[in-house]
Amino acid sequence: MARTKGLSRVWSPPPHNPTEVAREALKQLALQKLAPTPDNYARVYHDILQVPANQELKLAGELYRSLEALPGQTPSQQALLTRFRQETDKGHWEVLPTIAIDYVTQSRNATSLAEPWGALLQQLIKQWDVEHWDRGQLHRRASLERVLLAFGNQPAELNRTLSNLVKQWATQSDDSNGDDARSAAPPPPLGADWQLVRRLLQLSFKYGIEPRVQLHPALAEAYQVLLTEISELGDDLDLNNFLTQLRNFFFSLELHNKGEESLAVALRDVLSLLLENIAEFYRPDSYLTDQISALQGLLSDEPLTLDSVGQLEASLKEVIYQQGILKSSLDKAANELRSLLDRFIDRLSLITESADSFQEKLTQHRQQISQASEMSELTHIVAALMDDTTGLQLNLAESRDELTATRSQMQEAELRITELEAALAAASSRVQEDQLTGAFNRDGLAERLEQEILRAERNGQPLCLALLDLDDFKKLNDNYGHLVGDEALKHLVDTLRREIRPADVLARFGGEEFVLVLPNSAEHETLRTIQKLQQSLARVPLTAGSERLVMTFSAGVARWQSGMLDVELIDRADRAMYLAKLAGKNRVLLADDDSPPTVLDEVSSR
Ligand SMILES: Nc1nc2c(ncn2[C@@H]2O[C@H](COP(=O)(O)OP(=O)(O)OP(=O)(O)O)[C@@H](O)[C@H]2O)c(=O)[nH]1
Repeated sequence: MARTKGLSRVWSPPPHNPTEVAREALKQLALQKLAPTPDNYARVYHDILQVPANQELKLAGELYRSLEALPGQTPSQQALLTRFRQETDKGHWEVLPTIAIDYVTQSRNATSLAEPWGALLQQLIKQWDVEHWDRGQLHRRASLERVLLAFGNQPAELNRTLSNLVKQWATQSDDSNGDDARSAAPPPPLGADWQLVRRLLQLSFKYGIEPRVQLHPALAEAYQVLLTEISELGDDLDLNNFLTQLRNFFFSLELHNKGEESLAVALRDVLSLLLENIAEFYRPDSYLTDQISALQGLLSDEPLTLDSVGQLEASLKEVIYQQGILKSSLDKAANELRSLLDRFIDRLSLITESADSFQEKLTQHRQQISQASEMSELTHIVAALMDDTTGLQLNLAESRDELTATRSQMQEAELRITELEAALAAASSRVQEDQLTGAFNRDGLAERLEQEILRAERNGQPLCLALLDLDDFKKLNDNYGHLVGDEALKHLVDTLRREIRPADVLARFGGEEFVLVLPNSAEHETLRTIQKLQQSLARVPLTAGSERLVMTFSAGVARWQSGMLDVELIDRADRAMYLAKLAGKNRVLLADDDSPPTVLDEVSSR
């Protein structure tokens, strides 16, 4: 864990509270004088947790592999696997244990029954009517009720236990009852696919439950017990015990979460209030306004989870941290400038004073010269005149040097301020960046698109928007894995960025969908640009191991018209893109200006 550059840290246990970790991470960034980029932040964050930064990705990959290897025998199991995958894609780890448990339960229920139900029920009725059986019907009823109560909603287990019970009735065992029936035959061992299911359970526990119990010692202890039990589960009996304990555990967890949810809602209200007030009292400042609108965007995302509150806190801290750096640097620069100017003014008045007194002295010397009768008198006057002149020259030279120094210091201070402002602008845009690809996120897009629409409204220049969607991306994910899928998204953004103009705005709209805003670009020019982008993407395949994967995308282009809302513009491009997909993919379609975008000009990129 020695990745803290240049600092030897005394080992101390890592903090558990995510807020503490975030706070410590920001402190370390400042101490190590590292720019607060997402990468640096993630690295320091994981250093503090003493977990390698890429471990989460590695485990996620393992989870996928386990998932793919699982047999999806019944339609309902397959449906569960699909849901499992979707939730994993969305990062909803907290629901994974429940899905994994449902899968396990269904898997057990799907295993073959000890006896066909028909035959078993026939046996049961037959034994029920046997009269010479010494314990009588009351006893049989009690045994049957116990079995039904215990296994009523677990068909496979019910079948096996009933079958044992009926066998015991048949052999007229003295003290046969439900419990004996269970122990009469050894429970079947868990099947071969159990190793996979166990791994799946462990991983979903790690992601789904562990982060939610860290702040609750009692729950964390119960969680550890359950985690240990997973690796010790050997047969159906263990599994049933485990599932009962797990249900109780989920119940307690749910209670805690209810409390946390209301806390989170209260916290959100307080934060909203705080942000509104900061926005009202602070002087207009584009950095701060950007940050505040980004934070307000995060706040309005429903539902608010503890994770998102943590994220909010971290973003707010970055704002405060950056604001602090800028403020103290600006204060320092302003003080330096102030004292430079003070010295300059002092010097100026000194020059003026010495020039004034020099003039007076010159007049005096002129009078003395006109009245002098002897050479020796004149010699004195000339000596005095020279002294005065030298004094003035010295003063002037000093002033010139000082002025030159002042000017270069002022230039340095100006440069520093410009650099700081640029760093701040970069930090501001990071809040509006998609973490994976570095393109703008939806917040960033909303702000830029609004600006471009206002600009187009003002100057009457054309404005076009294109919606791009990678083709067959699911297949790529399925064939090469999610991590290669992520690389493909980054590759697309890098390729597009190389081609577009600095004024064009590229944003990730969601999943594998991207929006390109092209100011001062008419429809046909935009279509040509998009086709050029398609050709560039085809020319530079993505390298995945030894394979080179050619990617394509479909796109819809819409032109903004006066009075059109941003959502309408996106919607038109989206519908044109959808039709481009229907028309065979890898092409770009233009939404018609005057009618709904069902009538389209097609410009095939092939
Ligand atoms: N690797 C990766 N996959 C993602 C990400 N976001 C969404 N996906 C996946 O993108 C895929 C999108 O699939 P679909 O909507 O069916 O689209 P498609 O396969 O490209 O099909 P067409 O659009 O019709 O060509 C899903 O499998 C998602 O899991 C991401 O950030 N990374």
